[in-house]
Amino acid sequence: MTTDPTVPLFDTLTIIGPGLIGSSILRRALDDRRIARRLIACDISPEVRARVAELGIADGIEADPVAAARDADCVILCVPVGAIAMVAAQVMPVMKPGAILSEVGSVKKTVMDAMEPLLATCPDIAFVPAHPMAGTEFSGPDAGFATLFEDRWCLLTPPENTPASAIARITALWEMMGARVRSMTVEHHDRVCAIVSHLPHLLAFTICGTADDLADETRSEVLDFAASGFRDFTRIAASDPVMWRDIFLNNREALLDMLDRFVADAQAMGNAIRTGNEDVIVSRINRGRAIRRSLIENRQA
Ligand SMILES: NC(=O)c1ccc[n+]([C@@H]2O[C@H](COP(=O)([O-])OP(=O)(O)OC[C@H]3O[C@@H](n4cnc5c(N)ncnc54)[C@H](O)[C@@H]3O)[C@@H](O)[C@H]2O)c1
Ligand SMILES: O=C(O)C(=O)C[C@]1(C(=O)O)C=C[C@@H](O)C=C1
Repeated sequence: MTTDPTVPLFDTLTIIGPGLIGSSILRRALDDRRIARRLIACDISPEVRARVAELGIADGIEADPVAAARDADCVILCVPVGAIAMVAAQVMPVMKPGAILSEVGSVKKTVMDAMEPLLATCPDIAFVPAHPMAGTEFSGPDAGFATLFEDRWCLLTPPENTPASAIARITALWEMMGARVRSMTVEHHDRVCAIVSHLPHLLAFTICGTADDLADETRSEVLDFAASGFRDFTRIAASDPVMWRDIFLNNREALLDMLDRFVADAQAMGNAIRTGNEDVIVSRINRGRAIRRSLIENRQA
């Protein structure tokens, strides 16, 4: 995409849901005014709106999504997955022809299915779903930070008929956020995220629950002696319940498939331990070590 460096990518950028992800986008865009001349934040929660005002991370704050979206060149929905299509239905009819609607949800297929009838009625709005593969266990506007997306992937899942210019602008936006961008189908996205993000969270929530169920025997040990292995699980398990409820229920099929695979693999490891099969045990551990090494090397590259 050819851009005039003196003209911002968007005149008005609206973030609906300035929580962890939305406020991180706002913070980065505040630091780099080549992204947007005017930044609008909109949230359903009066406490979040008040906090965004105190933090000073938007030029304007709206309670009403319609007022927030009307003049925007780009609206990014940063609300939980279960609310994306509902908020899209509120804003799309008032958006300017040629404007771009994006969202950052962690699941894409059910959102796309719900969006299809809306898109058919608003052919002048380009829809470019995006998913930054970055986050923390914290939520809300205080949790965001401008460097969250640096050197992280952002996955785009644009519908087939999306204008190339809109995809190029959302790609440019995420590159200005510091991310690397890749496009893929919604189905592929949901399977990839099921294994690298959603299943690990399911395991973390579950292992903490399992340990807690054994409270009489282990509670003091969990609290007093948990070293970094268990603590790493508890960090992930501290994540937001509404966000993860929506992810699990919206990526049901791919997540259950990955869970079945995991259970089979865990049982194979269990059998190797039961039968004392050292080769299987060592080769599975080595595979894990190799994956960890390659992730670290890639991050350094
Ligand atoms: N947290 C992560 O690690 C992460 C990473 C990548 C993508 N995501 C996705 O990003 C989205 C936001 O996640 P987050 O962690 O920033 O959540 P968050 O809870 O920090 O922020 C969400 C905000 O949306 C607001 N909101 C909810 N419903 C709304 C509505 N109907 N209208 C207006 N505002 C509404 C909430 O009040 C809240 O301020 C989710 O779809 C999530 O799946 C999260
Ligand atoms: O780092 C974390 O705590 C996260 O949960 C971030 C994480 C992930 O699983 O990697 C969570 C959900 C997203 O959709 C993308 C990123």
